[in-house]
Amino acid sequence: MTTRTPLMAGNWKMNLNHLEAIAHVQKLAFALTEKDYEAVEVAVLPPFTDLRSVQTLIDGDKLKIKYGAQDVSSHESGAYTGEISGAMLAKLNCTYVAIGHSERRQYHGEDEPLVNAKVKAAFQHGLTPILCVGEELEVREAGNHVAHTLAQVDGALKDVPQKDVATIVVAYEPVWAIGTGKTCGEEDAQEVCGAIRGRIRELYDEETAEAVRIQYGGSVKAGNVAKIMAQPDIDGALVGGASLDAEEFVKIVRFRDQ
Ligand SMILES: O=C[C@H](O)COP(=O)(O)O
Repeated sequence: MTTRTPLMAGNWKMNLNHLEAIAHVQKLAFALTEKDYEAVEVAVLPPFTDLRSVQTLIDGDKLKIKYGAQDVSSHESGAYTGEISGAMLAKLNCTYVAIGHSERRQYHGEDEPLVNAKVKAAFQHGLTPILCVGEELEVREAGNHVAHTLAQVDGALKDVPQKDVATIVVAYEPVWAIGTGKTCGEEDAQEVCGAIRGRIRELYDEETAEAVRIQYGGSVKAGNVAKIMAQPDIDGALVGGASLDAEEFVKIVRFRDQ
């Protein structure tokens, strides 16, 4: 029987300015109850420019919503224009940071060595990576989705110590299901999430594999979350579009009622 706490994380992507962010977190805080927080960990990943406002609200009112960033630099500090370091995110009390999202891989050329360096940078500053992996449509159509995703896991975790890996979150996001309304069938999602856990077992050990939380991401909504969460190796969702609607996101957090 698993003891992993489900993690529902809202990846806002490039949406909501800092004022809208405050209003949005207020709506979530107003709707969520102690019962919700006991059952599920809730997190938001706002744009960098919102983080200070979100921190002030969450820390100031001792809200139980966690927060984090959508990316982190692999560098420590210095002449890296436009980059945000792990130390900066840690200073803002971020818990999580998404790393290797397919939109970063696709539009910013992020490859496995860079993703691996970012994972290490996150751990160095006490941030928990939400490591995003997943295949493009042509890879799935060719039947190579499991091998492709596991190769991403191998690359991202290269030389990452076991004590760190035990705390990581992996988000399986088939690229063709992101923002398209096409959800991966729950059994197909389980196939890959189960394989990810199996790979962590091979690379590390049973205890580490059982500790790691694996999320599914890709057109998750209140209407499909319950079936996805019923899968044995799926421990949460990384939610894009639907996380921008507070009411919908709260329903996703309450997946057991859907
Ligand atoms: O990080 C979130 C994913 O890219 C999923 O986005 P979506 O829920 O809009 O499909």
